[in-house]
Amino acid sequence: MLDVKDVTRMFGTKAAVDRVSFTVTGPAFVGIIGRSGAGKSTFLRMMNRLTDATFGQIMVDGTDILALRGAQARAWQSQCAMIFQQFNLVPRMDVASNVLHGILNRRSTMQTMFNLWPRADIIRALEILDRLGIAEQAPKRTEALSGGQQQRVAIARALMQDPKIILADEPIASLDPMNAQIVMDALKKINVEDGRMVIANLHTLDTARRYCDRVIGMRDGRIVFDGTPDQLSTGVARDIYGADASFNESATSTAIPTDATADRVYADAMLS
Ligand SMILES: Nc1ncnc2c1ncn2[C@@H]1O[C@H](COP(=O)(O)OP(=O)(O)OP(=O)(O)O)[C@@H](O)[C@H]1O
Repeated sequence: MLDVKDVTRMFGTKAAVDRVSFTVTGPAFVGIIGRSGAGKSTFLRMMNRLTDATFGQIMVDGTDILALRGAQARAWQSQCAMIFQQFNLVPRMDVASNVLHGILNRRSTMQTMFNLWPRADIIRALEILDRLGIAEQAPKRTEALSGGQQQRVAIARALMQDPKIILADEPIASLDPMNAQIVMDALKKINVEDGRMVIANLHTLDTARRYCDRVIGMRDGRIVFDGTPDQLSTGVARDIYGADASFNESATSTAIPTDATADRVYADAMLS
C-alpha cells in the first residue's frame, strides 16, 4: 500500500512538486505523464530518496519513507529500484557484473575490490538475464549492446535488488519503437508475474494507455488527472499538456510505424 500525502518540493520560490497526493492499494502499473518540467522526475527522485521533500509524507505499508535516515533510508532504496532513461550502467564492465551491482551495498569492500561474488548470486543474475531474453549477452561488455538490451540489463540490475517497487524515469525515451515495446513488455511482465508495483514517467500517451492500470497527469507540479487509461481522452490529454486545439494526438505515438523510416515523435516536440 502506497499513500502519498501532500508531497511538495520547493526549488527557491518555485514548487517543482506541489502538494501531490494519491493512494495505490495493489501492485499496479502507474504511469505519470506531463510535459517537460511538470515535476515527474522530481517526484520519483523523492520516492527513492535521491531528493529530499520540502514537506509531505510517502507512506509505504505504514512507514513514512521520507522520514527515514541513514541505514534505514538506504534499506528503502534497495526496496525501491530505479531505472533511468540513460540506463546508468558501467559501460566497460560486462553485463553480468552490471547486474550483480544491484546488490553492491550488501557486500564487503574486500569482496567488491576483488569482484568476488557468491555462486548463488551469479546464478541468480544469469536467471534474471535469461528471463529478460538476454542471457547470452552476460559476458559481453555492456557498451557493446543496443539501447534496448542495455535497458533490459538495467531492469535486471533492478530485479537483483528484489525490490517492492520499480521506479522508471522515462525508460523508453532513448529507444526506437521496437526496443521501446520490448522494454515496456518486460516491465509489464515483471509487474504482472511478480506483483511488483511499477511507477513509470512516460512521455507518450499511447504507451501510458497500453501498459498502465492507472495514469496520473501532472502539470506545473500538480496532479491534474488521476484515472484509468480509458478516461485519458484527447481533451484530458490536451489539459495535461497545456496544448491548444491544434493538439495532435497521433504525434505522441511510440507505436511501431508502418513506414519503417518514420521516427517516434514526442508530445513535447509537437508542442514546441
Ligand atoms: N535541482 C534543481 N534545482 C532547481 N530547479 C530544479 C531542480 N530540479 C528540477 N528543477 C525544476 O523543477 C521543475 C520540475 O522538474 P522535473 O525534472 O521534475 O520535471 P519533469 O516533468 O521530470 O521534466 P522532464 O520530462 O523534462 O524530465 C522544473 O521547473 C525544473 O526546472
